[in-house]
Amino acid sequence: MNVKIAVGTKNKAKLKAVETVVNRTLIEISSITGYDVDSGVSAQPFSDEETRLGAINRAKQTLQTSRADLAFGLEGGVKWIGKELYLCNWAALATKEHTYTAAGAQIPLPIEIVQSLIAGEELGPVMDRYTKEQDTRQHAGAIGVFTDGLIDRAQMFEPIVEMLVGQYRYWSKQ
Ligand SMILES: O=P(O)(O)OP(=O)(O)OP(=O)(O)OC[C@H]1O[C@@H](n2cnc3c(O)ncnc32)[C@H](O)[C@@H]1O
Ligand SMILES: [Mg+2]
Repeated sequence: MNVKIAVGTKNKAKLKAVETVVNRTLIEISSITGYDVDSGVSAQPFSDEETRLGAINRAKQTLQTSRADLAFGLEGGVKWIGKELYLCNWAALATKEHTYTAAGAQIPLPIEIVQSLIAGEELGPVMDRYTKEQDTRQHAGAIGVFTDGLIDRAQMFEPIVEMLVGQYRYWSKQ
């Protein structure tokens, strides 16, 4: 069977994470295509629930739009734990039969970033201003900046995508 794969984003870091993992873990891939879909949640999700829902919405919508066999949705957000605001990251994999979900990296954000987010800004542009670079969300991301470049945004999403493919492989065999 030739598996057609779709991803609900044009973000380079997210696409790279899916490409890397599916090429390593799935055989007979016929294509991997990125689609611009709506997450159905706010541009800057502010809880695990909202970020998870954004990932699920993206995956389901991408499955419909693309008619692929497997559709991925990856979503970045933030969440409060006490007085600290953490990055949170979710992804979903939709097939005709089921939608799998998984979450990954969480690190606290520094106060100046938190203040900009509370003021209603999105993390993407805030990180660009902080680093004086452009489009950090497509490369290092906040995770790369605040881990001193040890883990970029694509690498951060890879284990989350692995958890999706792993669940899909396990349950497909049952
Ligand atoms: O094109 P899409 O797929 O929407 O990719 P995105 O970079 O906008 O990513 P999300 O919508 O998943 O993330 C929600 C917001 O948080 C920002 N964001 C999330 N994680 C980030 C990170 O690690 N570094 C920089 N910005 C990040 C992102 O730019 C958005 O403003
Ligand atoms: Mg976005």
